[in-house]
Formats: sequence, C-alpha cells, structure tokens
Amino acid sequence: MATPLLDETPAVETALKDPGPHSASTNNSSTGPSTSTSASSGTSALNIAAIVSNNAPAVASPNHVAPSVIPPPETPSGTIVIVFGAGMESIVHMVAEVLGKPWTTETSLATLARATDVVVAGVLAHDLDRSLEGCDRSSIVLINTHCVEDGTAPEDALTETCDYEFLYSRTPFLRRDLTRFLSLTLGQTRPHEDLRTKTRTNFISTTFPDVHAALSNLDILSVGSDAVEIRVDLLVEPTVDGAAAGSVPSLKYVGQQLMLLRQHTELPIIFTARCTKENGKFPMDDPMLFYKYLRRAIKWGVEYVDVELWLPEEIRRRLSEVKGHSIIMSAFHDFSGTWKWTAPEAQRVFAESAKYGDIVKMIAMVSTIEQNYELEYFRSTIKARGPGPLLSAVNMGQMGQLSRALNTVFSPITHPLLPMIAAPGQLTAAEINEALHIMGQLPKRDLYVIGSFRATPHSISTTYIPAISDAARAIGLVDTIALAAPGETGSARFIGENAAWKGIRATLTREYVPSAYRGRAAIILAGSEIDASAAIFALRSLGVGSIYTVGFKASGPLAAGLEPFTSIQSVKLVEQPFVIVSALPPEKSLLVQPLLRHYRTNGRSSPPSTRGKVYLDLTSGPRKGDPLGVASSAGWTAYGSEDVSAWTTVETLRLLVGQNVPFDFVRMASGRPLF
Ligand SMILES: O=C1C[C@@](O)(C(=O)O)C[C@@H](O)[C@@H]1O
Repeated sequence: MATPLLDETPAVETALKDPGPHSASTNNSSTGPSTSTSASSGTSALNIAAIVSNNAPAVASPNHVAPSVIPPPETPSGTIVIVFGAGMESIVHMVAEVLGKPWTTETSLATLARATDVVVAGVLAHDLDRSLEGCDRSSIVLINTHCVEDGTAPEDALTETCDYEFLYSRTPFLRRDLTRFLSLTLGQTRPHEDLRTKTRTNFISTTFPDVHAALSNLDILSVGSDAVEIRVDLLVEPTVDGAAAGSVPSLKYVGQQLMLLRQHTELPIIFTARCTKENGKFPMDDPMLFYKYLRRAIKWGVEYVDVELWLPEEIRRRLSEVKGHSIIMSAFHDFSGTWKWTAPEAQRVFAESAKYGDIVKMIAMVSTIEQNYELEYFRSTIKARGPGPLLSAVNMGQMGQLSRALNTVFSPITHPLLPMIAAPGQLTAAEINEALHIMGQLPKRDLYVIGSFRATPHSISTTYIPAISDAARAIGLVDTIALAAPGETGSARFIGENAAWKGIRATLTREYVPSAYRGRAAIILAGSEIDASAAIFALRSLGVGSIYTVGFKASGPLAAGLEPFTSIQSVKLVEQPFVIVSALPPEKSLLVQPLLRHYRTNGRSSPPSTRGKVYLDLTSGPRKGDPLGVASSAGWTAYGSEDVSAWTTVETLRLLVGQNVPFDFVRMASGRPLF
C-alpha cells in the first residue's frame, strides 16, 4: 500500500526566505563595547607602540559604516530551535558558537518566537510537543539533532515535526560538518551559485555499498569533481545475521552513511535513489518510498537531490516546494535504444523536467556516433531558449562517450578506484580531459610560479594584463594571472586575479557560518597595508563591523572605516574582537601574543557571549614566538597560514585550469595531516 503524503509545514520556508535585517541580540553584548577588557590585567603587557604607526589618528567611533565590497551574508532571522536528546546539550552550545549567537534553554517557544533577534534555543526532544504549544512555527527553524554513536536513529515522529535534522558523531569533523550543515540549511552559503557559472562541472558517481570503503581514497577519487554523488540505491545494509540484505537500505543506515560521507568531503553531495528501470535498485511499486527518502535528504541538508522524472507530478511538485536550499536535479534515463534527441519527445521531456528541476539531467542509451551530434543539436536548442534550468545531457554506451566529453554541466564521472562504473560508457575525469585536449578544447597550459612577485593593479602593464578582477583591484594585489577563455575576437586574454582573499574567507568560515562575523569587531596586525588587504577584503565580504588596525595605516581603496590602534589606551576602549588576524612579518610575529592574551576567550573575566573567537595567523617563514600556541591556550580557534595556503591553492587551480582539486587533497598532497 502506498504511504500517504506527509503533512509538511511551510515554517522553514518562511523563516529562511525572509531574513530580517541583522541586529545583535540583546543578551549578546559582543557587538557592543565590552567593559571586560579594561579590567584585564594583561593590558600593561601590550607592546602596541612597537608596531603602531606614529601618526595614526585616535580610535574613531565604532559606529562607522564600513564600505561593503561584496554583499554580506544573509543573517538567519527568528529563533533556531535545536532539539536534543538527554545528556546531549553540548550540541546546542556548539550550534550557538558556530552561528555566533547566544543560546538559551528557555522552553517556551511561543515567547521566543516573538523575539526579533536570532537566538538559539535548546529543547529536549521529549519536551518538544509541549514547547511548541501556541507557537507560531513560521518564525522558528526547528532542527532535530541526533548523535548516532549508540547505533540509534531518531524517532520518525520527531524527524517529521522538525524542518531539518543533523545526524552526528563526536569526531574531530563534527564542528566543521555542523558549520556546513547550518550554512546550507540557513541559506548562508549557496554552493550552486558558484557551480552554475563554472565553465565545466563534473560529479563523481560513487558506487560503494558502504561509504566506509570509500573514505581512505575519497580525496583522490574526488580530484576533478565538483560534487560527490551518493547512490543510495547501491548501498547495502549489513544484516545482523549476515543474511542477504533487502533491496532498500533503511533510512537509519542511509543517514549514517550520508553523515560519514559529508564528514569526509567538503564537496557538495548529490543524493540519488535510482529506480530499477533506470539502472538502479530502488523498487518502483511505491513512489512514496522515493518521496520519503528524498524528503529526508532535504531535511539532512543535502546540497543536490536527484528526483526522477517518472515520479508522479504531485511528488515532484511537493519536493520542490519543500526543497529549502537544496537544489533539485531532475533525472531522466532512457534505456530503450530507440531514443531520438531530434524528436519532439526530447523537448517534451525537457519541458516537463524543467517544471520542478533546477538542473535537468537527460540521459539516453545510444548505438551510433551520430546520436552524439543529435544531442549537441538538442543542447543548442535548449541554450537558445535563454534563461531556464541548466541542461546536463549525455549518452550512455560506448558510442555515447563523445557526449560525455562535450557535456559541460555536471558530467557524471567514474574513477578506477571505484568498485564499478555507475552507467555504461562512463569516463574518468582524466579521460574526459584527454578527449577534450585531443579535440582542441583543453589546450595544454604552462603554469609559471613566480617567486616573490608582487603586482599591484597600477604596476601591471595593461598591454600584458588587460583585465583585473574587481577583488584584485580593491585589494590592490594580483596574485594569480589566469587565461580567460577566448572571446569573440578569438584571442585569449590574461586576467589579473586575487585568490588569497578567498583562501582566507574559506578558512574563516570552516567552523563559523558567514553571518557569525556580521557586525563583530576585528583586529588586523600587519607590517604594511598591502600585507593586510586580502584579509580586510575577506572580512568585509563577511560583513564584519569595526576593523582595528595595528602596525600600518591604510590609505588604499579599503581604507575607509579602518580604525588604527594608536596606544594601549585604544585597546582599552575597544570592544571584544571576534577575530584577530596577524599578517606581521616573521621577525615581529610574537607581537600579537599580548593581544591574544589580553582578549583571551577562556578567562573568567569575560562572559562567553563577549569572548573572542577566531585567530588567523598569516605569517609565514621562521617566526618569533608561538602565536598559534598562545592563541589556542587562550581559547581562540586558531588557524595557521597552511590552512589559508591550501584553500588559496584550491582557488588558484580553479582560476588557472578551471578544475576542482579539493582542499583535503591539497593538504594531503602537501604532506600535512588534517588533524
Ligand atoms: O544520472 C546519473 C548519470 C549516470 O547514469 C551516467 O550515465 O553516468 C550515472 C548515475 O550514477 C547518475 O545518477
């Protein structure tokens, strides 16, 4: 018998789509001046005078309006309710930390829901129904959290009530996985916005019966991929007695597998339950089975959800209504061998898929090379239509391989380390690149690494580098010179870019959602403005509030609103910083240490809501002192220049060769362990 449609609430939609203007919470004094700083005994140890510029003006009012270079992240509005199990309250604190918001265990959600400021409220699972009484669901986002370590799964009814669900285990990956989950579900990061504009995108179709088997090779497997597909229908759930498992893995098993995969890759995940008729294993007698799994994937915060076109329209429509910030990939496969890309049926399938799909995937089994040309013609007719969902279309079978090289949108790829290919004719990223190269579509490029090259947009001759990106111009520094695709004139041209700011931003947002920085104070120490400018740009892109500078006086395009520290007195006046960045030269690197101690985040003098959070050390080379060690022991979340370099390398490779090499692979290849 078919399962009835679940009664969904649109609360989350409303809450997520209507973010109010940011305002700091009343009981979070972190955005206002802190009195705790002046009480600290560490002040006298500060040697600001050794690094500040002599003629800097006095500290200005923190109420300035910082110039915004990039639209700052949206701030979630309303109350974020974290439902947790007995003894698991620490997850509520972690959510609040990651969001940079205060938390409460006030259980009257009806009262909290009326508050205008974002607050994280923790509610025990068994108190939830009572807490929800009289509550306006449209102003809260309900997130169920469940620790899977004891092998249990959340109760269905609880999952159903909540808008989202975070499954976790207490590993070193927890914090970053939670950040990613919250960033996506609260609309803070939109990975598809980047990917949809990329010239070519690939995704690796993993075919593992158990994700554990993939983990050791995942970094290698995903080089050249922009996303990882989990083929849920191919998962094989072990049974207690080792007997042959049923064809459909349980939601409990799927949830755990997904959690494991997400903990081990930074790439967006595509959640696919492929049906038996389309080369998969999910039975087709109950379409609601698909609804149940795909709806759950949305609740789990999966970036892409594959929705097969044969499913009843009501199901496809419903999924698109509740998709939140997940992207729907409509999927259609034709194995008949009689498919014709030139027939009206192909246009009809596209139109039907486009109704609810953000991406339309159309795949057909072919037996002649000509069918690839027909597909290319079909692709051109879709392109000619103008705006609409992206088309990802390839042919299956050996004869269809050409189309796998020609498709540019989310091309499914395989890898020799996978147990099997997911579809006939699949190619690896390397094979596709080779084919493109032979066809003249991917010309060989020489990469030049120039030692201490420092080019400001003004010092670069426009004869050689005719274009400079907005970011590089604002930062005043070009660190990457990429070759843009040939334009209408047929000639390729160089473009001056800055990759460093993205590396800094990616590091800062690994364990805090972007809006955690919004309106908060930052301190940047550097020997010169140019050393600090990428960090200033990155912080501005996160919408930080006051930025205090130490060691330099800015006068470039990013100077407006920066407030130099001139003396110990200025430190006393300054609110608690949320982030400190040091780009000091190595010989001066230890000068940040007194500041880290002064604004220590784990001392008794400052209440949790005013504590500093992130320390980013951009100094490279043999340094004096141990700022990272001091930061960690003073309670800061500390990152070194290796993290930033790895993220910057990821960005640089995207700019130079248009291919994605994941962060974890770069860290691994540079010989440094992740933890
Ligand atoms: O839809 C697709 C495309 C695919 O069928 C292929 O032909 O490569 C492979 C599947 O895993 C994926 O979900």
